[in-house]
Amino acid sequence: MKYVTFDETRPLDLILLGRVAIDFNPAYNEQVKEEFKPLKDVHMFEKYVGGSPANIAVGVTRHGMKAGFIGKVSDDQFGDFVTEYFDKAGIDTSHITRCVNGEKLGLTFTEMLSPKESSILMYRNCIADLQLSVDDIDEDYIKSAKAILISGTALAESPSREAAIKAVMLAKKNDTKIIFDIDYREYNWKNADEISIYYSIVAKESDIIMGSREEFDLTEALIQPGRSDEESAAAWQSYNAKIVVIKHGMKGSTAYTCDGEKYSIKPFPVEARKGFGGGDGYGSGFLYGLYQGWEVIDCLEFGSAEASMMVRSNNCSDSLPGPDAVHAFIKEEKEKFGEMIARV
Ligand SMILES: Nc1ncnc2c1ncn2[C@@H]1O[C@H](COP(=O)(O)OP(=O)(O)O)[C@@H](O)[C@H]1O
Ligand SMILES: O=C(O)C[C@@H](O)[C@H](O)C(=O)COP(=O)(O)O
Repeated sequence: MKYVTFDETRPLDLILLGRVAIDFNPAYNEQVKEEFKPLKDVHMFEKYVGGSPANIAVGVTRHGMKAGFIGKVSDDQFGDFVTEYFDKAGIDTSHITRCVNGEKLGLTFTEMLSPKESSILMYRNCIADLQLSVDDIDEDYIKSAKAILISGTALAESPSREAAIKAVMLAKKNDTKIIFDIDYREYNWKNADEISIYYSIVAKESDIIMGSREEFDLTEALIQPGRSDEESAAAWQSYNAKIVVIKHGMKGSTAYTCDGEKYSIKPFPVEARKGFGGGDGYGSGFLYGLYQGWEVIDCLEFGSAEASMMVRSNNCSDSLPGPDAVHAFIKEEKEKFGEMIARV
């Protein structure tokens, strides 16, 4: 059953709004292998385009979807690096602008301690992506896309906060579907109430909401703390949500649909290199399936497979697979572990 119908006449499949940044991951290649160790002991890093919405833009584009990005980058060579990477990937960069007051692109240093323990350290002072302003939001651009994905981190501060809300308002006006990836990054927020205020403003307008249990708890803190997954889904569906996806890390995830159904999936078992990156693979794969008109359970299986592929790898953006690789991975895993390996 189709819960969200996209306007097929629109040239862009998806616009993503939020941060594009740079990941520095411990080197792991033919020449240098930084084995699992604390970040302070890492000597060599590899540089990749990062930022969760940027990774999802890359992910969906590798699946053949046409994506555009609304964002702000630094006016320097790192700004060039991420924009050129997007251009090469085939992402529309016409609405990425450069900072004029010297703000810098975010840097994310990643720590890989063991297959089960990893973390990220963000350098985000004087940050470029949060300089996005209402003047950067163009109604015609939003109208040209089937959907817009708002990354919750864009709501952390002004002027980006107002820019994101303007984009949501214009999307609503023009029937551009709204996808909210709650995407909580602690470092960016100064006040817990603000998280709940701004997350809930966007969640109320969204057609699809994706987040972890912790992210839903933060969103609901000022409304009704302590909701169960079922209660959260029903509450957001009483506004505009058609699909609410709630993730529980290695325990699996569930999509709640507006007809009262729910569909659950578990991760595919893999030897992980890191924990982060899974969410971006999951989002890319799940959304691709939805645009193909697949059943929700198949979208979840595809997203979960792509997430498992991502946690195996040493980076996020470069490793995002195309659909053939994901199908091949699912086939291999099912041959090894059985048809129902990820399905609950
Ligand atoms: N060690 C792992 N092995 C396999 N899959 C994993 C592993 N860790 C995470 N995943 C997959 O990545 C998805 C997203 O991970 P999660 O931690 O919930 O979100 P995020 O990466 O956004 O913080 C999970 O739902 C799961 O499918
Ligand atoms: O999101 C960031 O700014 C950094 C990412 O590039 C990073 O590597 C990461 O954390 C991926 O996010 P996840 O898939 O939600 O774990």
